[in-house]
Amino acid sequence: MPEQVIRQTEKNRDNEQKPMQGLLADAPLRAILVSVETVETDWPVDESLDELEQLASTAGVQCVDRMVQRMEHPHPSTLLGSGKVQELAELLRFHDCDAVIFDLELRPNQHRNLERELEIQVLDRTALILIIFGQRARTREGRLQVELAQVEYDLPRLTRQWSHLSRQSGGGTNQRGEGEKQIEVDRRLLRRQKDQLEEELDQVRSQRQLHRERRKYAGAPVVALVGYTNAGKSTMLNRLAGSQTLAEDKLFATLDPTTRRVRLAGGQEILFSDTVGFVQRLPTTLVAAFRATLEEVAEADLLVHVVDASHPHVQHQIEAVEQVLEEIGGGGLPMVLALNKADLLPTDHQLELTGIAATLPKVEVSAMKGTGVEDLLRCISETLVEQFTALDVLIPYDRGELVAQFHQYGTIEVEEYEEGGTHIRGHVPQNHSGPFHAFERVVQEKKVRPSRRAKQELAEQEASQPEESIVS
Ligand SMILES: Nc1nc2c(ncn2[C@@H]2O[C@H](COP(=O)(O)OP(=O)(O)OP(=O)(O)O)[C@@H](O)[C@H]2O)c(=O)[nH]1
Ligand SMILES: [Mg+2]
Repeated sequence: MPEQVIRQTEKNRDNEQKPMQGLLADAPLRAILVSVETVETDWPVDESLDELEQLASTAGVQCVDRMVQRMEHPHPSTLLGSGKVQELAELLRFHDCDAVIFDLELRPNQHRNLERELEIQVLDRTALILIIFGQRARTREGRLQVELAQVEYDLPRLTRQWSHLSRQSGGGTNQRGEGEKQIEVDRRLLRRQKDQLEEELDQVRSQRQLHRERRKYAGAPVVALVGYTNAGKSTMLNRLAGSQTLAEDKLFATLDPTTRRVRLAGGQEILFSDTVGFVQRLPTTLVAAFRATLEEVAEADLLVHVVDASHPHVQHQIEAVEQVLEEIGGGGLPMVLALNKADLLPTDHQLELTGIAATLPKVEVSAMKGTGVEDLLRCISETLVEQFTALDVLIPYDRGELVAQFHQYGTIEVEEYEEGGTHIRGHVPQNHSGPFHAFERVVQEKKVRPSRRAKQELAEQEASQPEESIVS
């Protein structure tokens, strides 16, 4: 079995350093991009190909040509019509390419047939994104997730056409029979690998779940930065936290969630977490693979949807993000729109947004220049407070740690020192409100207010007064 199909699954491997292995591990050098335009195409083909070219260049692939076939329905077994497949084969030879990249998700049989006919590495959008993810994932969980997605992608597609039977050899009947046997062996190995990867992932995830639980009950509110890839999420996190998270003009610069603690002007602490960027038609395999990571997003207290307001298809990108959020169960979370890259917009520019985006609180901002960041933080704080529990408490002076907690996690509208302790009126996240309920002002007031029985006695007394006066 050739090296590229073997993936390492030993438990003690060093995930931080080793390069990914597998069918998708080696990005090709030169490729032609291909798309099909049908009646159902909802995204202009050229623009989608532009994005694909950007994805390819992120993966280190040079795109030397493009080909588009317009047809009513894609061909079920080869996607393109047979004449077009021949044309493509010639073009690939002419440009001396080592791959062709389709701007669609190819079905496994289409994938196999195309590889057989073209005798070259065939990739689709999913494969390309998997390659990029493989190059970029850094944490153990991130790498395991990508490897598992790669194995799942490879399994139904196993073919030895381009890797095994070289173009020159011609591939006789005997050789083909050998190839078939080899595919069976590879498939068994991949299945075993898949089981091992799933087992390892389970372990890593249960550990992370513990961390998350602990953070949830002990920590500050979590604000997740979400958005289309390259919108500026990492730059925003750097700006907000003064930290140095990797920000690059590349798609999918961030694959592993990074969290930073930020203290607002009022003393309140917030955890900001940066996440993997979304992309239109984020392959379902990947949404599944990154579900665990994305679930963190779904558990955030607030989402800041970072938008590249200067992008010509900003509305389209917003909707693609909303769709993924919906899929991972984060659709109903409170959200603020950060209209980023405002520095690139003409001064009189008015962004016309429609749908859900039009109804959300929004702030124009430039993560790069720093303008609007204060407004964004204010907007975040105000929107968070709407989710908090309102409290009016009198904290005894010997419970100073609770006053400190209120400052750390909550927002304060009134703070004054009274005889019985510190009087605070404000809001704290629900998970922090527990210890304060015992000191709620209303409870205190109830104590000095007459009890129901006392009131009743008073009323009876008053009722008897006039009678007495009559008697007297
Ligand atoms: N002009 C301008 N460029 C910005 C701004 N914010 C970010 N950028 C640039 O946009 C590019 C992408 O920024 P990142 O912060 O890496 O974007 P991201 O959303 O984290 O991207 P992924 O991690 O790939 O999903 C970088 O070249 C940034 O310098 C901004 O406010 N104005
Ligand atoms: Mg990033």
